[in-house]
Amino acid sequence: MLHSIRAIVNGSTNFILTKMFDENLGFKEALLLAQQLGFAESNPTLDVEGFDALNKWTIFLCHAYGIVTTPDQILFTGIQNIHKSDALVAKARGQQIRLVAQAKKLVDGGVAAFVLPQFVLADNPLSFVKNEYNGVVIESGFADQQFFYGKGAGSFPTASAVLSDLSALRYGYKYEYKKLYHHEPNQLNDDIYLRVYVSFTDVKNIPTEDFEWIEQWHAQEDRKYLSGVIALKKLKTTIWWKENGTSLILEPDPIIENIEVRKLKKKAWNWLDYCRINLI
Ligand SMILES: NC(=O)C1=CN([C@@H]2O[C@H](COP(=O)(O)OP(=O)(O)OC[C@H]3O[C@@H](n4cnc5c(N)ncnc54)[C@H](OP(=O)(O)O)[C@@H]3O)[C@@H](O)[C@H]2O)C=CC1
Ligand SMILES: N[C@@H](CC=O)C(=O)O
Repeated sequence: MLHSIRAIVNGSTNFILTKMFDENLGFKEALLLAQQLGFAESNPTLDVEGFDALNKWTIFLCHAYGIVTTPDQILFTGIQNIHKSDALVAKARGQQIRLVAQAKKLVDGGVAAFVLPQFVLADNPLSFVKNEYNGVVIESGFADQQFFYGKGAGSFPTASAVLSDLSALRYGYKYEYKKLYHHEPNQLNDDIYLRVYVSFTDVKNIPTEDFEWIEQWHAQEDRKYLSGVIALKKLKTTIWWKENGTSLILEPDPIIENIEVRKLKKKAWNWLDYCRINLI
């Protein structure tokens, strides 16, 4: 019944992205502010590089789909490589950049899950989530879309969560993971392809052969970028997309389940384009 969950689960990274894009602060300045306000962990790389969101996502996966997994099984990165030029691209497209944790039930079975920066459209509820706030969008069979929103970091919300845990203990409340006992347990499924945007300074750092296809190239500016389709498994087994200042951001509707159908469509479009250019 639960088709998908998409969420912003780290307040510090969301705060930094908001300050960078809405107030033009530099990354370091925004991080310092997040630390001063008590949002960031003592070791802020846990927030910035996506570890905190990843750890939270493994707990979500257990609640949402009854999947017991470990963080090393899930594709992730943080916002450490997001560049000012990426923000400009987002602005030009009328979109925002968010660190989004997501899980989606696939047609062929299993659940795809990952934590990556993503371009979000203006009508996506996650684009309204600013500063240290968190948000979760759930899509399910009959209830359609539901959106949960609230503060994700800061002394008062954290203290309130701790107090509510203590009172839950006092009253003998217990967490239940009912979906763990489902007769056909869900499994993680990495057999999908992702639409990604990659920005970089030198094309020699980008193994273009790793892509199924590339849809767009922008090579004029100092910082170049491309949009293309790549296997999730390829991203899991390589690190070029996290190195040399390369920034990878998911496109708004990133998951492609059936690559063969898409490839055929792509070929058909290329052929039509060829006819248009050469015959008309
Ligand atoms: N800040 C936030 O917005 C949120 C924080 N959290 C979580 O809440 C927890 C606390 O966060 P936060 O207050 O920001 O963290 P801080 O790093 O500011 O504070 C941690 C506190 O724990 C104490 N401490 C650390 N280790 C021990 C130990 N072994 N025994 C006794 N005391 C210890 C530290 O003492 P000392 O200073 O002496 O080292 C310090 O006072 C963390 O796990 C964090 O992930 C969760 C949600 C939001
Ligand atoms: N550092 C975390 C706070 C607690 O989980 C965050 O920024 O969201």
